[in-house]
Amino acid sequence: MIIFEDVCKTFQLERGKKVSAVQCLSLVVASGEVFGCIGPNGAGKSTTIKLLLDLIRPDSGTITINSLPSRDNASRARVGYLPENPCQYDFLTAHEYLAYSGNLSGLSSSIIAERSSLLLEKLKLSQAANRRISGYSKGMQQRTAIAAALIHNPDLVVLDEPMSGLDPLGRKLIFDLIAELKEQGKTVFISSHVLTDIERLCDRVGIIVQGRLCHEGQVSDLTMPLEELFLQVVADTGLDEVK
Ligand SMILES: Nc1ncnc2c1ncn2[C@@H]1O[C@H](COP(=O)(O)OP(=O)(O)OP(=O)(O)O)[C@@H](O)[C@H]1O
Repeated sequence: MIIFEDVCKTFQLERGKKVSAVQCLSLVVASGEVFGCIGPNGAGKSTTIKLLLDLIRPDSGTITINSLPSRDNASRARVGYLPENPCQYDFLTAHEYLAYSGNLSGLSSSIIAERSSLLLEKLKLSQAANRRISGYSKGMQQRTAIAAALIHNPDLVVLDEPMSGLDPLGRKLIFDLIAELKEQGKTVFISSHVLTDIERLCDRVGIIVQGRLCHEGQVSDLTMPLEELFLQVVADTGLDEVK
């Protein structure tokens, strides 16, 4: 379970200016739930994820993962993370990169071999697995980053824009993979602009606008398409300047 309690984060900009990226965020994501975090560009989705993973610290408020404070390294041992802009050691092959990622999680060589061939197969990377990542297409790099996030079979999977750079075939692969994580009872926190995928995959959705959680609810309770609700919520805030 993830709990955000009254979390705020402000970034200091040049000449004394500030941006309130996350404002008084309180949110609970239950274990086994697939939660979709959506919002306009610059709304605070990636900042929320970075706070959850302790990549940045809040100014105030607390965040816990399975009852452990997110500041505690142990809280992230069973977490898989796909950053918005994955940065991989691209002189490695996908095979080597997954072995490296698995080693960081303390996996044995035999588990790494087993998990990496399973993921490479699922993500249609088996044939390219011994080529350097630097020669991969954008979609292949994205799929490699997703494989690395899942190498240790995490219980909580945090995906920041998982469909970024993927063609329809790649999108379907990732869609099916997330659906499988859901069936396995994993907790999944996804940020995405692909609202049709969010609507089909997620149990619950939160809409963030300019750092505030402006709407939260079960997808099964939606009375209109998610895209329509999204546009309405953003218009209601009056903060609809395109960033
Ligand atoms: N390191 C930083 N320094 C200064 N401002 C930042 C920093 N990181 C984020 N911001 C600002 O915080 C706000 C929220 O950014 P964030 O990246 O969380 O938005 P987002 O919802 O993920 O956007 P997108 O959908 O475009 O990826 C934006 O105004 C952004 O410019």
